[in-house]
Amino acid sequence: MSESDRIFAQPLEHVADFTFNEDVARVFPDMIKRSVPGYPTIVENIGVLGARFAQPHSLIYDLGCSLGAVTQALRRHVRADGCRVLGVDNSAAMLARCREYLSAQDAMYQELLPADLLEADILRLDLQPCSLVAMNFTLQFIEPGKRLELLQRIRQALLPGGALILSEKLRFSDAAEQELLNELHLDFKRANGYSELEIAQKRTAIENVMRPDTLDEHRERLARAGFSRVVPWFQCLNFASLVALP
Ligand SMILES: Nc1ncnc2c1ncn2[C@@H]1O[C@H](C[S@+](CC[C@H]([NH3+])C(=O)[O-])CC(=O)[O-])[C@@H](O)[C@H]1O
Ligand SMILES: O=C(O)C(=O)Cc1ccccc1
Repeated sequence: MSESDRIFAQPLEHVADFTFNEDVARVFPDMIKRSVPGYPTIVENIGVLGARFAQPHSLIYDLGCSLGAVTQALRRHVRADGCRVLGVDNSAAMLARCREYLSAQDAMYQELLPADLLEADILRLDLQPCSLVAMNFTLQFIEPGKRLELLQRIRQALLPGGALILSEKLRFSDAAEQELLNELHLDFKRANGYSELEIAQKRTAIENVMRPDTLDEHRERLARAGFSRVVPWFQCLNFASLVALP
């Protein structure tokens, strides 16, 4: 259905900053599976975890939904009455394809939760009361100075019994730990068929765009945003997912 990722396979004279454009949208399922260790497990289990926190007759957000992988998992797993998933992304190219994937899912399954898509900047979104917010590898692309305020607004919108599920690439303050997990992540990419050139050019493209935090930085920021508890539920190499409770 989707093509394989060859975006950085040829030597580029100038490696531009990474953007979620049409070329990326076309290969995204292949790119993210081969680049993010644990991605399929995380996506499927956001559906399973989400089912516990989703409250009847409430809204569920998938912020930075890309092609809607998390939206799809939530639609299949959440059983609470009257819930609706709203996938939000600011990439028109991603959303156009996301819409096609959701139609295909509608044709395959019955009893799916309804889902809508919104093209918007999540920093300008007027968040409505909701029981679940999923941010699967999206916060790391938000300007660091704007992350706290976004989390505060999410915390304010969350209903009692709800949750934020936050997945991120992690950075490590211990130099040896950072070095080892980074090398192991590069081994993961090599094992998935990426060349040294592809790895190097992708790194140049994302280093100004994607800025990971440490687990302690996440914990502190989530606490400042008003979350009462943060529970890491998954880590594979330097990629982790947390549940934050209001
Ligand atoms: N300010 C913003 N407003 C809205 N969307 C944004 C913004 N900044 C970035 N995005 C969007 O966030 C997504 C990040 S990818 C998420 C994967 C998905 N969650 C998945 O589970 O497959 C992560 C990755 O590629 O590593 C892209 O689609 C951006 O357009
Ligand atoms: O951390 C990396 O090196 C990545 O490649 C992560 C990633 C995956 C998909 C799109 C952008 C970044």
